[in-house]
Amino acid sequence: MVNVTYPAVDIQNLSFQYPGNGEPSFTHLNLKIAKGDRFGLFGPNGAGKTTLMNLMTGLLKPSEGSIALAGVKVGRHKYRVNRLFGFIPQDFSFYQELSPAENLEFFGAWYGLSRNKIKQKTDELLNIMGLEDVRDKQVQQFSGGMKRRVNLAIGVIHNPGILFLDEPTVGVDVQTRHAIINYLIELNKSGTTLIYTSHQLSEAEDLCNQVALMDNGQVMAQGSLDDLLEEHKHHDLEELFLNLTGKHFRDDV
Ligand SMILES: Nc1ncnc2c1ncn2[C@@H]1O[C@H](COP(=O)(O)OP(=O)(O)OP(=O)(O)O)[C@@H](O)[C@H]1O
Repeated sequence: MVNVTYPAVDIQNLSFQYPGNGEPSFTHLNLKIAKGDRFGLFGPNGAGKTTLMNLMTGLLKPSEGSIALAGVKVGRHKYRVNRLFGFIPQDFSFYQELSPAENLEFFGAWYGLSRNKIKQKTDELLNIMGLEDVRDKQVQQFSGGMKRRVNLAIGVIHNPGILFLDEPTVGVDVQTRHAIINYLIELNKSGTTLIYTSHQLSEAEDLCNQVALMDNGQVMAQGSLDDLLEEHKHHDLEELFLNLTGKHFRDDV
């Protein structure tokens, strides 16, 4: 029997346009992300990072082309695909009036985990995220950093093989940023592929083994950090980023 290893993400000939929006967000985009990668998607405001993540997780539907996660087509096998990945969106995606423990119980059940498994994962994740002392308090009372950690715990409760994170460290203090990055590195060591967006180019060095720089719905450069800097003859990612994407502001109007 042939043992085929599929990429974690395989995007082929992807085109997408928001209804009523003149410019297409993507035209014939191809992108492969290998299993086991810590893949960072970087780009200026409006580059298309969130849109691409929403397409990869099936929240948006491509107008052309296909996306497969671990060989399974997104949009065609919803039940199978939804259990393959976890998604930590930019906006908080939990119930503010529930506690962290209740939120984890709810989402664990949604993923079809047994009662015992939910209890075990809840204890483990609240411990890792430093939320044990507030496990029964309403999340709406929490600071932004604590809410980010609740969001992260929910996204990984079912041990996903692929984890999508849209700006997971936005608006957090140094301690929470470190806790999140260290946890993600450990998760990756245990086999989870990470696909992550950020504006914080410094995080590429801390977290990513592969980087893609996006602008205007296109991947301008992709590779390991060292290879990219070497290939484009730049000293750091910020310099390369400005060189590839320009210095003008990208305010949406
Ligand atoms: N719901 C929507 N309807 C119409 N256009 C949209 C919608 N969401 C995003 N866009 C447009 O699509 C383009 C890509 O936006 P997107 O949010 O994917 O970029 P981004 O790289 O994630 O930016 P940021 O870093 O600011 O979050 C932008 O021009 C944006 O205005």
